[in-house]
Amino acid sequence: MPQIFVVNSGSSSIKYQLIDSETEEAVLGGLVERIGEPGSEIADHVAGMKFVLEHLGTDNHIVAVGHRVVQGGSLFDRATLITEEVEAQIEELSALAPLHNPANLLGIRAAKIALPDVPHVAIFDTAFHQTIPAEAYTYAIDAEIAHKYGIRKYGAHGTSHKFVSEETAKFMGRPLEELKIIVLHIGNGGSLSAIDGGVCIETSMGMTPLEGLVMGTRSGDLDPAVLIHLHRQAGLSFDEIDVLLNRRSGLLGMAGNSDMRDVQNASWEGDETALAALAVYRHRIIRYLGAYILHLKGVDAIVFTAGIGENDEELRRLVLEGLEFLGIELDLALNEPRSKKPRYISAENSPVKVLVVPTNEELEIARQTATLLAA
Ligand SMILES: Nc1ncnc2c1ncn2[C@@H]1O[C@H](COP(=O)(O)OP(=O)(O)O)[C@@H](O)[C@H]1O
Ligand SMILES: CC(=O)OP(=O)(O)O
Ligand SMILES: [Mg+2]
Repeated sequence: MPQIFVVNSGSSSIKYQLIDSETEEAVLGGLVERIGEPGSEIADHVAGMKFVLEHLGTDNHIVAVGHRVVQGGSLFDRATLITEEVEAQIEELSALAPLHNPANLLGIRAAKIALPDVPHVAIFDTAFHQTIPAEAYTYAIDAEIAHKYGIRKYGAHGTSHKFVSEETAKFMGRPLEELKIIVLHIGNGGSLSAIDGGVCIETSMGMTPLEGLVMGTRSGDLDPAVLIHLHRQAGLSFDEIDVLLNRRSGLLGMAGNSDMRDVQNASWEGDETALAALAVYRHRIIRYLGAYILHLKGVDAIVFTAGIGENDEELRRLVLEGLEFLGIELDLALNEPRSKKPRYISAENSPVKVLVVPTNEELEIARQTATLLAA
């Protein structure tokens, strides 16, 4: 019963699972939160990882550790054994995922100290998006500057988009190669992907995980001139603009709360800012969904996943209402109940299937880690 230890180290949290690689069951899992925050007992990631390992105990059969790394740039298109060189490359890529890579790296370093005798593998959020064609990943700026500074779309959440699209094909009982799928990964961070025959051709996150959808604390798309304006007219420094757009925008900026449940509760009580924020949030999703149906030249399955996608039936309904002319017809009764299993929420005769397919990034990381080591 070899086990893979999966670590998803975020800026202020470490999520972890111990997965039996034969049964694919999570034997153990948990979350350490509020790392480094005032009053927290967990001072840093080394302390956080120590706490995690105490929870793990010694009664385990860990043969490898799989680490989520958000940004792999153009360097990594697959699961990769973490050597010293790879660690340095992940560090260099931090500028392209400032909220995520530094935290991922802290997790890697702490886990390597605690578990020095097993291989550590990096699973990159960006890897699945490396198939996106140049016309989709290119920003229309000076080509030399773009090349010199690695400025292009890399996307994120790819591990989830890959897992969910494969689960969708399995659930539909059809070969992935035949399907045009749009995955809406909507959690605290959010992104859409257009997947043609298992190959990703478009995704909404950009050079960093700031582009695209409105998120918990991130603005998503805006006119780049807004940054210039904020600098020149409002006198904000670029560090301040970074904090504003990555950490104080999105639902938090518009409605004072980054958590979808709280924003929804406020909206049900008639809070105007919450209602307005939700309208912007939905509008942005629809903009991408429409575009991706055209990029794919049709769609077989529209799939909702992650915290909000899996649990927020109202959002799903409002995003898809009025799309019968495209062959997209939700079954409101199927859309209501919650479940941890993949399921259809479209009407039986809807030409386009709509599904909720729970994501499991940890399982996908464990699978890719095991596959790499078996090769
Ligand atoms: N029942 C629900 N209705 C609406 N939103 C929900 C529900 N349950 C969870 N969420 C939302 O899911 C989001 C977190 O999603 P998750 O995928 O766990 O994020 P992350 O992995 O990025 O931390 C939060 O905004 C939370 O409010
Ligand atoms: C890339 C990203 O946004 O990840 P998360 O949703 O976990 O913040
Ligand atoms: Mg997530």
